[in-house]
Amino acid sequence: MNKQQLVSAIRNKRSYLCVGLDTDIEKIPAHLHASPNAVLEFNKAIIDATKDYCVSYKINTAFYEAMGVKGWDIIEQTLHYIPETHFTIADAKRGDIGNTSAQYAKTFFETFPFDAVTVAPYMGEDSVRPFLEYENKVTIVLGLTSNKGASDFELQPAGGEHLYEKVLRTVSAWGTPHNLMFVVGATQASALENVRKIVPDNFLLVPGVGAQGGSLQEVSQYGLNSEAGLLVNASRAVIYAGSGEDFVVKAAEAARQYRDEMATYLQ
Ligand SMILES: O=c1ccn([C@@H]2O[C@H](COP(=O)(O)O)[C@@H](O)[C@H]2O)c(=O)[nH]1
Repeated sequence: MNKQQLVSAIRNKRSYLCVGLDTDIEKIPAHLHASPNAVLEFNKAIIDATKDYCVSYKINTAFYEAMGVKGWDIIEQTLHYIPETHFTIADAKRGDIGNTSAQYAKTFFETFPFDAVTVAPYMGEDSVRPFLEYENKVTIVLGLTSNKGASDFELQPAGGEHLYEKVLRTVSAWGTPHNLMFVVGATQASALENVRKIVPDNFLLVPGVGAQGGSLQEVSQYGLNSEAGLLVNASRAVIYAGSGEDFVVKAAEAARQYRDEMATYLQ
């Protein structure tokens, strides 16, 4: 799915929810542990329960890489299980010297055919370019992250502006709103008005509502643009909304609540 199809999906579903599949074997309901592939079963059940309310799924690769070879297999099978109507994101936060980045891009755009991958901009243009060279794929660059450590570098002054502002301004010139999105944390909603001045047309992937306490209302107020322009991610607040046999019902309920609130902001 490309960005234009994502925009249509958001319009049709009245939702800009991305469900984060941060699946941790320690946190999935006990009854699933009888299955030989509990993590995959859990992911499939969550996808079935939430697909009507969201437009995107984000697989945070860390949770699967930690499982070794089996984790990569689960990434592949989960990715293939996600309906083609949904925008798929590998949250892998890659970026390295050019020839290495080219291999990362091949990993997440070809070997595992995600629609988008998250990339760290710290190593500069040649580390990001190999991702942008893929047609109809989207590179999502970290801008202003949701964590406390954002103040260590991203919010530090850099030539008359904050470092994150420099990143947004500089990186946005390397691509287009069609192939480039930015991560801005929901916990940074007060900066969103400013972010929108620098990148009015790029989609923003916004993690940090739910478990991290960010406000969907504030994010929507300052972040929405004429195409919606937002993908708001919720991982734990949706996938672990329930912890027993009713986890599917609870996850669906949590996703539906986000969708219902988003629909009011899209009026
Ligand atoms: O700034 C960032 C960048 C990425 N993330 C990721 O998003 C999800 C958030 O999970 P919740 O359970 O909804 O808090 C997770 O995969 C993070 O690694 C982020 O939180 N902030």
